[in-house]
Amino acid sequence: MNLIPPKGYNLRADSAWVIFQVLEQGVSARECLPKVLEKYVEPRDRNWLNEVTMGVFRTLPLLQSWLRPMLAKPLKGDKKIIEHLLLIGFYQLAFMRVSEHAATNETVNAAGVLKAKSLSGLVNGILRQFQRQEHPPAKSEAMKAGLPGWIYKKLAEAYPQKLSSIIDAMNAKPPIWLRVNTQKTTITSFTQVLTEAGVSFTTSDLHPDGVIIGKGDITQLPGFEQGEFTVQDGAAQLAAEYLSPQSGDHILDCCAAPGGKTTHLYAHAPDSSIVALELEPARIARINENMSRLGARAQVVQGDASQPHTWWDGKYFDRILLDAPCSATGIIRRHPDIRWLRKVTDIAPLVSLQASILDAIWPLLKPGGTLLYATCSILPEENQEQIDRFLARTPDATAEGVMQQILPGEAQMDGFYYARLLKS
Ligand SMILES: C[S@@+](CC[C@H](N)C(=O)[O-])C[C@H]1O[C@@H](n2cnc3c(N)ncnc32)[C@H](O)[C@@H]1O
Repeated sequence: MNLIPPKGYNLRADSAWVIFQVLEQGVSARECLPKVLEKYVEPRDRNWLNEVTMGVFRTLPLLQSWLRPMLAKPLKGDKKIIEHLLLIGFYQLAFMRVSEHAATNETVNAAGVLKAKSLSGLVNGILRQFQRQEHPPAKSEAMKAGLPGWIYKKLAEAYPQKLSSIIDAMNAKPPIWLRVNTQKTTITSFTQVLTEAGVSFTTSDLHPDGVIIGKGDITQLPGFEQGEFTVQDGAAQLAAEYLSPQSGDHILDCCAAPGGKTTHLYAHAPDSSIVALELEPARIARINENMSRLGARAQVVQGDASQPHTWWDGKYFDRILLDAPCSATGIIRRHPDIRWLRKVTDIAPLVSLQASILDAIWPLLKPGGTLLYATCSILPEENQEQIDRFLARTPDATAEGVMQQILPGEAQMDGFYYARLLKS
């Protein structure tokens, strides 16, 4: 995997490189975008780079439908990046307030930065032709939604009545949710500090530790360095409310990285003992970083949740959080590239992985204990259908209180699913 970004400072070349990484190499924008963002100091440049790149992911099928008839034949191999550059050109011309002159000339220059000077003439010709001609509307509902056909179809089947509001929310800019770290401050004093700093915010009755702020750089907010808050969507904040850890509990957080929920569980019950399990060694460092910034403690263990015999010490748990690996279809509004990274063939293996983790960790729960199953998915097969099957094959499991599918945009939250299960 070549994760070396283009040399120099050309926003369009950098954006094309990110789009190439996502679409051709299967690398997430979360992994490769920071590598180009870090080149730029000006917030304006960073925002622009982010906006144009995410905009292309949100409108990709429409942009591609415009480009396809204009190319005599598709570009192949490394040259494919020039197709992505052209999509960036189209996106600026069709959806952004960039002058036609700048959009065209700067995009043509970017071809040189991408070591494809020989294709500058092609880029120039296509962008000028694009400016002259009509841009046909989307040919299908999936294209209009900016989604691959398979995601659109699954959502249309699962939520026929709510489809358009789900799609609107998936394509809207998400709010910035913060979670106040009650280890270090209180919601009252944190919101007071925000008011004094002139930062506008709202709070929510559903989220005792949550604050939504308007736009802004969170690293500049008072209390950031001191770990008085963390960024966490409102839907994810419900995990600690629903699991409700108590003093003295022995708790397993069995898919823990980067530790967003581990640190929240700790803040709720600092006198508990938490085991934070994570499969990927590379992601373990993220749990430790988050815990040290927020002042949380847990025993961090590297291991596979579906193979407890390889890591479990035999001490039963009072509460288990299973924040399962999933399609992440609920958080597409925050990570628009997910819609292109995920493939329809990923879903069945994910569903069976979730089932095998559920079956493997259920025996680790004490009788009377609670397991909270969570995903950031909105596909019923990973959520309600998964839990229905688990309840049917597990005689000592009952659903208790929470069975909730949150859809993107509901109460300003990401799409999420929760089921609370009690062991008799
Ligand atoms: C949805 S994320 C967890 C997010 C985390 N709970 C938080 O709130 O910050 C799922 C995590 O599960 C990990 N994972 C995937 N399969 C696993 C397995 N078999 N055992 C343990 N962890 C696993 C992934 O590497 C990923 O870090």
